[in-house]
Amino acid sequence: MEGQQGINNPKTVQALILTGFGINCEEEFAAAYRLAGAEATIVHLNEVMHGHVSIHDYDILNFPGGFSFGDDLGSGVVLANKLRHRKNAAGRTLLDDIKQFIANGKFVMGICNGFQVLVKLGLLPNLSGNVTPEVTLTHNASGRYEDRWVRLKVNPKSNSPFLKGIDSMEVPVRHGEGRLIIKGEETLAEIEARGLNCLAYTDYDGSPTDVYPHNPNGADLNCAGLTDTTGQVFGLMPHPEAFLSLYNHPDWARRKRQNPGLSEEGDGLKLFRNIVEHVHSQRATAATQQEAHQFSS
Ligand SMILES: NC(=O)CC[C@H](N)C(=O)O
Repeated sequence: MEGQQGINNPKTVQALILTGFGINCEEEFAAAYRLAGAEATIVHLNEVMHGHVSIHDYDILNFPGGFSFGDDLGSGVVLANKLRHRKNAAGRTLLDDIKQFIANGKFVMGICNGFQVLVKLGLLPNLSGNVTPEVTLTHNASGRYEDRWVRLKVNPKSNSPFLKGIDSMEVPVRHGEGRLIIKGEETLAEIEARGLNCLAYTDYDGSPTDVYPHNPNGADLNCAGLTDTTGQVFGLMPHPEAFLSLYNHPDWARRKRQNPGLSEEGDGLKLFRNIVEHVHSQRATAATQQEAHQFSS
């Protein structure tokens, strides 16, 4: 599999993309990072679980979409349990490593089935900091698998570097279990107050809506994506990695005719550019600080 040989240029931002067990969107995810200037490595989960690949060699850990374990027991549930309970030879679970990874200031992204995994694991929204599930994703209100384009609005309260400078975007959804349920007034109020409900489904005018099909699943708060309280962990039901080029959009020809100067980048690419640029600037700041420290000592 491409990229499995490991890191070629450690100076480049490194994205690790997990696959296996029915995940099926890893190539698009890798393409997104490569277009954004990062190096993307696709690795089977077993390689990481068995300790042959360390997530700590990477800057961004990514859980792609698909049908892990055939959606048995609910989408993302089996994989989340594996991450929480399966110990490697050193007696550590992958969740132990992921917690350390986040504490080290690194980033985690989950798309669709990947988002479901992060929610079932409790990494999103993780209000308590204890990584226990606080919300859930379940069957769409329509009772059907939804495969359509939607419009999203970014919550201006969100502090996540993934969403910096983005106001709205169009992206496709394809899922059966995308309905976010937030139980308990307090949990809901805290998510809203902290802007963790970072993306909302909107109508054509850009107003958040619960009206089907603009809102494809009936999610609470019309919510399409969440971050944790640090903004380092981000997940969403729609697929930004499926809109990297204007030509991915079903209406591209008419739009290009009406506006020949239209950018040929898809809306989804900005997310990946954002996080890659953020890691670059973090590194530059760290290098300057180190230089200043060396100079003064
Ligand atoms: N595209 C996906 O990742 C789908 C996620 C999940 N299998 C669902 O149907 O809800």
